[in-house]
Amino acid sequence: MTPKYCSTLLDCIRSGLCRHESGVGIYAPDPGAYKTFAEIFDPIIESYHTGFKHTDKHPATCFGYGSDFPNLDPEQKFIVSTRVRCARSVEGFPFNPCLTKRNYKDLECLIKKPLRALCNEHAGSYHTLGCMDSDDIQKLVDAGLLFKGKNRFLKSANALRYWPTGRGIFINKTCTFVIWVNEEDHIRVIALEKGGDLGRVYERMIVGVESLAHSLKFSRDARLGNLTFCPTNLGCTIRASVHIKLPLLASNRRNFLELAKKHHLQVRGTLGEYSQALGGIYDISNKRRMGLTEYEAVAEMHKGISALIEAECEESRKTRK
Ligand SMILES: Nc1ncnc2c1ncn2[C@@H]1O[C@H](COP(=O)(O)OP(=O)(O)OP(=O)(O)O)[C@@H](O)[C@H]1O
Repeated sequence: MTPKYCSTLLDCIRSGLCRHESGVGIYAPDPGAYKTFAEIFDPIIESYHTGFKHTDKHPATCFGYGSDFPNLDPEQKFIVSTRVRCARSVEGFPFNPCLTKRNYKDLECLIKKPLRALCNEHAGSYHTLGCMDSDDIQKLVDAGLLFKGKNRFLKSANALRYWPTGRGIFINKTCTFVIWVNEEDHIRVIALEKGGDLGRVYERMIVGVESLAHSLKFSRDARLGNLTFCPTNLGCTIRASVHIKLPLLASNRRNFLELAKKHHLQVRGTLGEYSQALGGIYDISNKRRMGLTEYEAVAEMHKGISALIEAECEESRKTRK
């Protein structure tokens, strides 16, 4: 059992036991679980984050500058939209399966405070899920701005208890900056917009998360970096993704996935993991988040997406010959 919250191995593996189709199937019910159950977590972490060994240490936070990343698709031929998100847990609170109804409310209250200080392009409003109209919720979900809420993997991990208590969303005025409260993680900071300007989107996310860090203390481990509910999100917690159309490359699925793998990219369907690529639009993002800084994770994605676009152009040149 973990020392502070008395979580058991069953609390960690419940989702994988119920859902055999899970990608990973294990979650940390509280921050102590990664140490108490290191024997089961460490090999999964090493495999998912490609080679982050139990002797390795995650580097210090380094966001760098978004301006280092030029627009991936200036002619707007391939990329529909770009999104960068990171996750944070508030120190002193366990993760979903151990959170009480009171904890959810207290967390929401704590997180809401610094949101009022967000200004300029980040300024916006917070909406408690429980007070929102179901049509408004659906519109935000359909626009890819809000979590779906009925995720079967999170349900079987005991992560949806007391729903919608303490859950909510902050949205800026232009719908290009969003914060999710108490979904999978305590906090998800998300920046997104149409087109391929990764640098601008990343910069917006950095300003958002740094602003929250002025007033909230986040859970961090000396070896694992930022602590999250799911081990795939540990470390820098960054997922930088594009919604992209690569019709020629994707027509040979095996080659497409191999090339993505070579660049440490993850390919998802349009509506996220386990979904279909609607209209040939894929969600492609960096896969690794441990052993590399925030800046390095985004750089890896930038380089990989550039390579996929180049491969698509090469296929196009071949068909024209
Ligand atoms: N590049 C993108 N442009 C527009 N929307 C995106 C982009 N990437 C993801 N989304 C949308 O964001 C929402 C959440 O996606 P998804 O759940 O797959 O990823 P996530 O929020 O990063 O979390 P996790 O990795 O834990 O699943 C979905 O509606 C998805 O369509």
